[in-house]
Amino acid sequence: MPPQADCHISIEKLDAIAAAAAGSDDAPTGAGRRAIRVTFQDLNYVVTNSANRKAKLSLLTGVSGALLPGELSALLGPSGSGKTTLLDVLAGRKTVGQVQGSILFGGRPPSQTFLRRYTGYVEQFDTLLSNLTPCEMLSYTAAMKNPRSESQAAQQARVETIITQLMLTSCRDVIIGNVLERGISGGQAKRVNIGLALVTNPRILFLDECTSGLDSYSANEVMSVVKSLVPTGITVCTTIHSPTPYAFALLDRITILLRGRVVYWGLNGDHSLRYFQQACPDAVPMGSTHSMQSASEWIVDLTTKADRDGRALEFASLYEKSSQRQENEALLAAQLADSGPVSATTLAELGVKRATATPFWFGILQLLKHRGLKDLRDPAWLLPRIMDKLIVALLIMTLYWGIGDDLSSVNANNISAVLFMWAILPGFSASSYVPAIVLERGLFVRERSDGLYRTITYLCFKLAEEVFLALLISLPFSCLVFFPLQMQGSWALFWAVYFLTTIIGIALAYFIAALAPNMDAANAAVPAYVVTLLFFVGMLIRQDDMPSYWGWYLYIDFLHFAWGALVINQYEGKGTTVYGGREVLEFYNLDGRSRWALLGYESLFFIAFFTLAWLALAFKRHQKR
Ligand SMILES: Nc1ncnc2c1ncn2[C@@H]1O[C@H](COP(=O)(O)OP(=O)(O)OP(=O)(O)O)[C@@H](O)[C@H]1O
Repeated sequence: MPPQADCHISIEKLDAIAAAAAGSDDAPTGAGRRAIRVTFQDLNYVVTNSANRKAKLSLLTGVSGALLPGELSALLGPSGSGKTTLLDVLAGRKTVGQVQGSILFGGRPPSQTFLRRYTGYVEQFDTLLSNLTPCEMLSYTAAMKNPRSESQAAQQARVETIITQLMLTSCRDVIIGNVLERGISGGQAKRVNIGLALVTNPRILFLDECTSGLDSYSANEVMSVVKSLVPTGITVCTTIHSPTPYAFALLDRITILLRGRVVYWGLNGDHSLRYFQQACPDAVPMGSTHSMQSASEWIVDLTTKADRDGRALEFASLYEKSSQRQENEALLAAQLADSGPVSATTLAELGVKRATATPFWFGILQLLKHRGLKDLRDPAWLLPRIMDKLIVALLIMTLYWGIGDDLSSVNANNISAVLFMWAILPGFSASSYVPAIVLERGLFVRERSDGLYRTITYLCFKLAEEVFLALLISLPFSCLVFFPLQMQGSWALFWAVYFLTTIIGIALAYFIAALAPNMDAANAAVPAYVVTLLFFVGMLIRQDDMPSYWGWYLYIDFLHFAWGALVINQYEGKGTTVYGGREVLEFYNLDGRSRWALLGYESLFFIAFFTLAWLALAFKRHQKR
């Protein structure tokens, strides 16, 4: 049984609400909250044609309309008609191309900061954290998006209200899951996404294909929930590809697009049906293909067929000349001429200066609390970071047991080899940190666009949790190797080299992951780069034996400084019967150098890779839209 149409509001009642809204840009709505009105006129959007980079392509042409308070607005049209494009343009989410025309929120042009802070955007594809529950995901987003002045109790109360409002009570504490680990259903995931957009009480909610991929029952549930938001003072606009008859009946005002042009904008229901029946008298009558055909199906079929038959321009021109268009022009002109009073709250929101509500340090603390602690308890996160290092530490311990105090020339090769392995292995294990960035790319882009945090906050959080774990595991693992092998010199330096090389590897992996187009490319690039570093460590070929044209590479090889510091630590000040530690250091061109200075030099690589990772995350756009 489909969900009860308990949120149906009659067209007449909505007309009354819209009429009341027309006098003010801050129209009061059912729940006493003020909804905002969005008007757009003569929108054109042009991009470089991806099939022919020399040509321009117009994706929207002369699009006008409005999203009115108290109404559920929808953008309809066949695939490729420009629905998502128009939604993105209205929400200010286009990163490429040129937009022309006027878009006004509450009668004023909105800033990017306002759009990030006070509008909600629900993407077509879910961007959720699989190891959190819906309640945890909502609480985390609420903590990140709402001002610090708001109490935790108030935030939690809002989360609970959203859970009830979005009918998520039954899955409140179920893990979200992913393709490998079963969690909540697709319809529930879609509603969690809507909830994320709602936690900050947005003034406008944009939804892209919020029913795609759902069975009709779940699609109807989602649409009921969306409809129920309208009376709470949120201006709602959704794109919808093929609405079920029930979902179609919930829409108040629809815009139908064909090839980026409007072929209808107006009230839904009888009004839209009458328009198409009058505009297209030669169309196959409704119900003639099958007796159960609904009005929505008939309109969708009619416009899709027109698109397929190459009649998009003809339909757009019919609308241009129609009385419907004239009425719409008058409606828009009246609204633009009399934008009415704007409340102080709306004015303050429109003038907002920061896209994020929380400061840098508070954002990091919240990320660590809501996501970091969860990761540290998640075996799927922990094991790939620990097991490879543990296995290698045990192997080194058992294979090289007790060789560290034999400083004879016969043993020099073994010692420099084990130090070589100890220095390079943390660099090699850097690949295991690639998924942390690549798999989360969609989530990161969405959360940054939503104003949850800035790039630097996200990067510092990701590094902080990795560095914390690296610190925890490097201490026992370095003991497992240093003492059983009876290595010489300082344990602190032995550990510090391992720890530092691990975190340089993490920053390197983050940089490459942020640049690489996908996981395969990043996974191939990290070891390929690290292999080039091995040749210049100074052990496989001595520094003195390197051709001069390759000598420079050694200075940008952090593993060279790691290994050099370890060799000096082992041999400095030691004498042997055959030759002294000094001769070993001379052999490797390390005599007279300070192990701590080499360590300090190596630490500069962390700063360099951190900066590169930050720049790549901030400026490399993988998702052009
Ligand atoms: N740079 C580009 N070069 C060529 N075509 C482009 C470019 N950018 C977008 N398009 C095309 O513009 C059209 C509009 O895309 P949009 O995503 O808005 O359609 P849509 O109506 O939302 O479709 P769907 O229902 O399938 O999501 C599509 O045909 C898309 O392929």
